[in-house]
Amino acid sequence: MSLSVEQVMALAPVIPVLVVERVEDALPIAQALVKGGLPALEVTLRTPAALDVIREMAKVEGAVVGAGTVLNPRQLDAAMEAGARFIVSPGLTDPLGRAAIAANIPFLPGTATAGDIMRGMDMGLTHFKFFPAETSGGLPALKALAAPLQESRFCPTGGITAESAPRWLAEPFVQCVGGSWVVPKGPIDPARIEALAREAAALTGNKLCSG
Ligand SMILES: O=C[C@H](O)COP(=O)(O)O
Ligand SMILES: CC(=O)C(=O)O
Repeated sequence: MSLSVEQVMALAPVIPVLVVERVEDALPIAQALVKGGLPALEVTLRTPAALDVIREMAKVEGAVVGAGTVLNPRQLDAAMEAGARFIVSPGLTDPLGRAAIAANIPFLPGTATAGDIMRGMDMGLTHFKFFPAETSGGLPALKALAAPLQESRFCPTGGITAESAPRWLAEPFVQCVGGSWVVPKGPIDPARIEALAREAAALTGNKLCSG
């Protein structure tokens, strides 16, 4: 079943950003994340194994597997061929934006300025990644951008943690956040990943959170 970008962003408060080196790790990681309550999985095309990882993870019941670090239409096609159901990019280019729209696949391009978001709006996009979130000015910057660009909705990613996520999630223009913290670097520990996923899936916006 194909989903809209809103539906993908509504699946859970956190989209795990995954950098998977070994295809054999794909199933245990995806199973642990889905079991913990995080069905939307962003597999970054940063490793030679990434497309095969998408193919494997797509077999996991309940998983909605997308591709991240998609930089051009060629990678978009390869990711879709591997079974990606949504596409994430660190930035927005005209060729990639137009290709994603033509392919009718949920697309979350990275944006960090009003100009980026406005170019996306000109293409008809309404949902964006805010990337890299913390180093682009953090929540104060996104609040300032969202004020004049009221129709836009965001998935901030980059530097977000389990501790900081509730502050972002408390904002009406933030639909979910992305982050790599749920799958710690090093040997795969499914029980640990499931526990971190469960914690992330339970996150809600908390205006009282400081920091
Ligand atoms: O490039 C970074 C990814 O978008 C995730 O960022 P993170 O490791 O800071 O969560
Ligand atoms: C970081 C990012 O936006 C991506 O890898 O797609």
